[in-house]
Formats: sequence, C-alpha cells, structure tokens
Amino acid sequence: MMKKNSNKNIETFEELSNLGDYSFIKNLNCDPNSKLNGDNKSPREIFSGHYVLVTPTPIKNPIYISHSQKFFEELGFSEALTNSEDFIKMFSGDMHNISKLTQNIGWATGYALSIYGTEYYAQCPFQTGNAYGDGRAISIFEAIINDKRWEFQLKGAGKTPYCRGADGRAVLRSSVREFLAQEHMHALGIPTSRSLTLFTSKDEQVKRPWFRNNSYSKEPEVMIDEDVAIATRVASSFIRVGQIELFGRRARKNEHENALKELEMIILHLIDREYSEVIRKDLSLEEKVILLANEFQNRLTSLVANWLRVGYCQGNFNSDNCAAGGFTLDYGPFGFIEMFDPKYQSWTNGGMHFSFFNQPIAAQKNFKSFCNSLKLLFNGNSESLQKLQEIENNFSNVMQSKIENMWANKLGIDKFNFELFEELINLMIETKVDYTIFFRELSNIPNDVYLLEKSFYKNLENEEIKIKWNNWLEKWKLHINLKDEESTQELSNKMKLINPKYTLREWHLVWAYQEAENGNYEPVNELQNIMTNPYSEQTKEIEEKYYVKKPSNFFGIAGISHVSCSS
Ligand SMILES: Nc1ncnc2c1ncn2[C@@H]1O[C@H](COP(=O)(O)OP(=O)(O)OP(=O)(O)O)[C@@H](O)[C@H]1O
Ligand SMILES: [Mg+2]
Repeated sequence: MMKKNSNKNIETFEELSNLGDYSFIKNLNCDPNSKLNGDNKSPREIFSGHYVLVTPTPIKNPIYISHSQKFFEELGFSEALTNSEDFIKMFSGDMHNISKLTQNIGWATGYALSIYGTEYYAQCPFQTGNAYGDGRAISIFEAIINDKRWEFQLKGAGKTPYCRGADGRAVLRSSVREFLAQEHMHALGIPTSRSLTLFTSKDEQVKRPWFRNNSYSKEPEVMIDEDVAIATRVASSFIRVGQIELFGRRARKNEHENALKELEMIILHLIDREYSEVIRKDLSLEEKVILLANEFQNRLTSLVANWLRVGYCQGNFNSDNCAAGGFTLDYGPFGFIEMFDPKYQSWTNGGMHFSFFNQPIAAQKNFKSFCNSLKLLFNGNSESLQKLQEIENNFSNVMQSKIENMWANKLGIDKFNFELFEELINLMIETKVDYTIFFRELSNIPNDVYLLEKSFYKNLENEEIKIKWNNWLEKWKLHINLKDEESTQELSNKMKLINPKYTLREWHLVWAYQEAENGNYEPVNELQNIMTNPYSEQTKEIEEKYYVKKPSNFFGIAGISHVSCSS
C-alpha cells in the first residue's frame, strides 16, 4: 500500500514522517558489509550492493538560513515546519532521537566516473572504483507526496565510505549557490533537483583552497576556513549515469556472481523512479531498456538545449554529475554566462570539453556511457543491440534539431535559419554582448541597434559595426514577418517567455554568500524571491540592481569570473 497525503497540507513533523515510504529498500540490495546501525563512515571498498547505510553527522548548533517557499507550497508543507525541533534536527543532519521516523538511518550510493566518455578509476583511493560515490551526500527520507515520489538528500552531511579521506562537508559558499540555483532553474522551466532547506553552523569550519582578495590567479592560492552548511535537495531520485555505469562495469567484468542481476535491479529501479509513466511494467526487460534509452535521450537533449537557452554551463558534466532521470544535478562548478563566449567555462579544472557550446557533445559522451551499460542486459541479442545502437547513433540528430528549435524560439522565428544564426553569433562575439540582456532586449523587437546597446560591453563607436547590426536586424525582421502593432506585441510577449530577464549571476551569488558568512541572510532571500520569477518584469529598483551587465572591475577576478573549488 502506498501512503499518500491526499489532504495536501503537512502541518507537523509527525504528519511528514508518517509519509515515509522507502521503495529503495525493496528494489535494491544493501552493501552486505554495512553496519546496520549506520556507523559506516570510513573510506573502504564496497564490492556489491546498491547502497550503504550511513548515519549523517549533524552540524553543531544549526542556524536556519532559508527554505524554498515555492517548493514548500508545492509539497503542501506548512511554513510552521521550519520551527519544528524534529524538522530542524532532521535537515541539519541529526537523525538521532527522532522517534517518529520509521527509518532513522540514511543511505549513500556508489557510482563510477567517466570524464567525457572515458572511464576513470584513479579518483578512487583503491584505484578500483569501489570506493567512489556519494562522499558527502546522504539521502535520509523518501515519501509519496501528492502522488509523486520524492527522495530527500542532505549535501554535506558528513563522511561516508565514499568520502575518500575528505571531510564529508559542504561549505556555506557552495551551499548557498546550489540552494539558490536549483530553485532558479526550476523557475526557468528546466528540470532539476529542488531545494528544501539551508542550515549552517558557526561552530564548525573546514578548510578549502581559495584565492586572495581581488586576485587574477587561475590556481587557488591559499587555504581558507569556511563555515559548514547542509542544504537539503529533493528529487525523484538521485540516480546518475555514473551509478548505472558502476553496475555495468561490474557486470561486464563479471566481478561477482550477482553483478548482472544488480545491474538489472538498478535499471528497473531507475525506470520505477523516473520513467514509470512512459514505460509499462508488463513489457519485457529488453523492451523496457530500449524505451529507457529513447526517453533518456529525449530528456537529456531537451535539457541541454534548455541550458543553452538560458546560458547555463555545467562546468563538470561528467557521468557522475549527469542525472539518469534527465534533470540538472550538482550545482558545483556551474555558471550562468554573462558576456557571451561560446568557450565560456567558469571552473578552472573543467577544461574546454565542458565549455558552454560544447555541452551537447559532453551530454552525448554521457549518453554513450549510459548505453554501454544497458547493452549488457541484452545477453548478446543482436536485434536489441542494433536498436540501441540506432538510438545512440541518432543522438546528434536529435540534439541538433532541439538546439535549432531552441534558437528559432529564442529569435521568435518559426524555422531555424543557419545564415541568420551564424551572422548573429559572430556579431555577438564581436560586440561582446551580455547574453541574458541581449535576448531580452531583442524580445522588444527593436528597430535600431541603439535599442540593444544596454547589452553591449563595448561602446559602438565604429560605424561599420552599427551598419552590420542594423542589416542583421532587417534580415531578422524578414523572418519574423510582423503584420501590425498587435502581432508585434504578441511576438514580444512570446519571446519574453523564452528569454529570461533575470539569471543568477556569479557576483550576485558572491554577495549573497559573503553576507551569509557574516550572518546576514537577507540577500539569500532577496535573490530567492527575484530569481524564482526570472521571466517577469519586477520593480524598477530590482531592474536597476539585477538587470545589469557584469561590472568591469569583476572581469578576470578569481572567485567571481572563475572558481577553483566547487565543494
Ligand atoms: N568534502 C567532501 N567530502 C567528501 N567527499 C566529497 C567532498 N567533496 C566532494 N566529494 C565527493 O567527490 C566527488 C566529486 O565531487 P563533485 O563536486 O562532483 O560532487 P559534489 O558537488 O560533492 O556532489 P553532487 O554530485 O552529489 O552534487 C563526489 O563523489 C563527491 O561526493
Ligand atoms: Mg558531483
């Protein structure tokens, strides 16, 4: 029997805990060497099983910073929950003595790592891949709420067997970034893990590599002490491509007698959690797997096209940061582009392969890693193998058509036109435009380039470039084919639903986390309010503060223009 909250509102912690419904326990295997009391916090190899039981390590004297009001509303959570002692304990990592919980031990999962399609083992301290996985993310709760299953996961909740000797913590800086970015992404209409709550502590600090003030260095220069934090994120599952790969690798190498079975189990669990609406239960395993590949490709390509639309770059788009449900996951080395540059990459360790315009290829590499694991379930059946191969071979076509569609939508035209697009991109590079402001201003359907100037980082002194822009605008007008005032207004409104007014700029985030470090949480809340309405016109005051280009003194500055540490 599924427990549901048909009455919608959850007023007390007890009502919340009563909804606990842990499907992973029946679908998956526990690591046979897990201590059942959850005291599994030292790095060790885990050879089989899908999860390890781990009790979170609470942060001391947790300080509440914020919760996502929108997500609370969607879940039917009462605001009063944030005052509940048990609620605070649970989401700051203290699961001891919460008597109302049926499962008061958390769980972490192992996963493999492929970088741009190449399998890696070196990041595992044992070089086998058996000790790589959730090093600091611990899931603690699963429930069906308003007919939808959600998994609640603490990030920064202490060591797990996968912590690789690191501290298992997340710092306030990265937690504020993830907390705000998740809800912003959702408001942009792009699938993502969600933010529930954010807590910090003034009684525990950890060291992280960072930069000196106003430094231009690309490499971290100093170790700094940072306050710890726990942000709770929520998703239909946290299964990653890397996780599927871990079981695929074990099955491929026949590492133990249940290896193939465990691969099948994780695939069926993935379907159950993420694809049950599109994959019927009565189909054969092979049919299910083919449909899964097809639907994941569909979601992943839409996801990346959407990222390009809003200027989001996942600077570390490895297979272990690629959610198998096709949504955005792991807001560490991310950035929303400001001055347009196809090679934009804000994470100094990320490399060009995870740069802005290369995200589609990075996604394709992850998809290939995913398919390599699926193949093992076909037991050599050539017909199924061929079907899967065809899906895989079609990735770039599907991706390309979604990207073209996205550009057409951004430009308010019915059909993508390569010449128009190419000319625009070249002009955008030449003039140095702010990506968000440019497309938003274009949505006003300007008649002359001076109406776009708000988005230019360089003054248009040169007549030649002005002429080029005006020629481009004229060409564009032929494609949008406006009849009258009314149709112009209609198109403008439509384009404004595609081209956001507000995106989360790194220097706004820096301000919010620096203030938070000083105990002022107002900026976090202000940004939350503004960035969860990214398409709306907001007040004049907000416009003046947030609808602005990156200030020139922030260019090249470490910690603002690029980051070295995502954790
Ligand atoms: N401070 C830490 N302690 C333990 N493990 C860590 C720490 N920081 C990162 N890791 C682990 O290192 C790996 C790579 O880190 P990465 O930055 O991709 O992930 P993350 O930001 O921790 O988490 P996620 O992908 O869960 O959002 C992950 O497996 C992560 O769990
Ligand atoms: Mg990660």
